[in-house]
Amino acid sequence: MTSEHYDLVIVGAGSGNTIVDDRFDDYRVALVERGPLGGTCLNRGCIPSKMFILPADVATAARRGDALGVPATVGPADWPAIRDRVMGKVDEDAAEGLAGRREADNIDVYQGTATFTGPRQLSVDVDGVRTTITADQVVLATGTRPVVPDVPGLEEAGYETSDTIMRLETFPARLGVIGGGYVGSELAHVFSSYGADVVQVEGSDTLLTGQDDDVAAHFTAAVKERWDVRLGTELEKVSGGAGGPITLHLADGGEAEVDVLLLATGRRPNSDLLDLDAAGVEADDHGRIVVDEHQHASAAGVWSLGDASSEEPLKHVANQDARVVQHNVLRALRAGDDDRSSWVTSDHTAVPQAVFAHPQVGRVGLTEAEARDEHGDDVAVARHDVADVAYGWALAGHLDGDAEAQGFVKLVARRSTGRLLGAHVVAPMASVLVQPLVMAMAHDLPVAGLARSMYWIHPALTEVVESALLALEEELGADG
Ligand SMILES: Cc1cc2nc3c(=O)[nH]c(=O)nc-3n(C[C@H](O)[C@H](O)[C@H](O)COP(=O)(O)OP(=O)(O)OC[C@H]3O[C@@H](n4cnc5c(N)ncnc54)[C@H](O)[C@@H]3O)c2cc1C
Ligand SMILES: NC(=O)c1ccc[n+]([C@@H]2O[C@H](COP(=O)([O-])OP(=O)(O)OC[C@H]3O[C@@H](n4cnc5c(N)ncnc54)[C@H](O)[C@@H]3O)[C@@H](O)[C@H]2O)c1
Repeated sequence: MTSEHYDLVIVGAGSGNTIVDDRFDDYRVALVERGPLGGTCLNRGCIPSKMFILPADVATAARRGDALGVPATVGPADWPAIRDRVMGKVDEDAAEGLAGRREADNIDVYQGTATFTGPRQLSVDVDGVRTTITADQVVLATGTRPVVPDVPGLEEAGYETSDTIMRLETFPARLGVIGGGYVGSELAHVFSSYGADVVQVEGSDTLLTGQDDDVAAHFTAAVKERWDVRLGTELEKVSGGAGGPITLHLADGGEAEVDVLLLATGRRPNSDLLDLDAAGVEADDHGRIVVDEHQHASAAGVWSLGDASSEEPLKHVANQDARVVQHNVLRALRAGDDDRSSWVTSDHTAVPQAVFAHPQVGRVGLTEAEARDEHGDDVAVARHDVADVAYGWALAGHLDGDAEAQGFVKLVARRSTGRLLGAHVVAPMASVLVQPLVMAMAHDLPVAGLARSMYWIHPALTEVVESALLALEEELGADG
């Protein structure tokens, strides 16, 4: 057993790995990571999933070619080629990241799991050698991991999570997906587009339950045309499997036989691995580390960021938190913990999100139901359909059945302030189309005059955002 003291220890080298730049050159830093560098986003999250989704989008578009007069034959997808391209790229990036950190004179990398043994004191085991690490400042950037529900037969049958499915050796002819959130819906889109028969099971009455009701209903109806969706029921039991077909037994009496089973039933914080009590660090009932507006945790010299502490487990939030922690930790290293005057605060207003499936969904702010709960009658809603702008004609026509061609922009505003409360987009590249609305909310811009304050390129699809804003302005004006 050895002991080392550092100026800074960072536990978790996902977004935590972005903190140390050349401003830390004069400080001794320990980086503790139990998996590959880059964390969830790089190795098994945003980046590989979106790299798998792009070919899925190409296949989905090609299948619609017939309706536009360009018949195309699609698939089956070359799974090994796609998998190796995607995972080869992320593995290379993670390895380069590790090599770069190992080369730095002021950084020691520990590839193991850190656990608190006291305030600002952690223990980590690497290849049987235990090191006690103490530090002036401790950053907890430990993220989340998939939840595995307690279902009889699951362990015996075998299952995948988003951590493992991207490395499957053999492409499944039939895939079972449990969970209708982001992970389940995006990966169902991938496997269905590549040619698998997908059955998706969700306990609620729609997929994407956290989204605006109109969005969730539109999305659910659309994907039901493409794969088997079982709603309002849960996985009760699993039989078979371990190499052979797996039978899913559902609470409503339904059954399905699949070759591979994906669990996409949510994620839980990794804080249970840290023994937070030993360091006096508080977590909430969900296991999220409690932080103040500076991303400072409840114990002196301890900080947290990203999925470990956030109610919005998204990479752009983790990146923003990491920039705040980086600034504040540097100040704390220079001036001590007590002088908070130069610390910056996190801003979690107008956090956007997107679901990268078909149809694609973009969102910022409150749903209509959330807005009405919070503001009662002081809410105005307007909507404009993709099919009713010029670019929509290019998308629609023969494609009337396509979920993106039938998409829309729905805006929710507060009547008394004339400001947006939320924006919801279902359309091609909805994740991009939503950005001007994110800007409007982030800068607290009034809806009145917003559409006419700039040019919108004709006949680009952004005209659907312009038209929705004009409709909302009229709706707000109708009262005022
Ligand atoms: C399939 C999937 C797709 C996603 N797609 C998107 C997307 O399109 N857009 C988006 O914004 N977000 C997406 N996300 C969410 C995004 O990946 C996370 O919000 C982001 O990775 C959080 O970053 P983080 O640094 O907080 O945590 P992580 O990236 O999870 O990093 C935490 C790190 O800490 C390590 N660790 C944990 N405990 C310990 C310990 N005790 N000792 C040592 N190391 C430890 C872990 O091994 C991990 O590497 C996706 C997630 C998944 C699963
Ligand atoms: N595009 C993106 O930004 C993106 C993509 C993927 C993941 N993520 C992040 O990852 C997080 C986790 O995603 P997720 O999809 O795993 O979780 P989620 O919480 O979004 O969805 C899980 C779903 O599974 C259902 N469920 C749970 N247990 C069930 C059971 N036994 N039977 C049937 N249904 C069950 C729940 O009702 C819920 O709808 C998200 O909150 C998001 O922040 C983001």
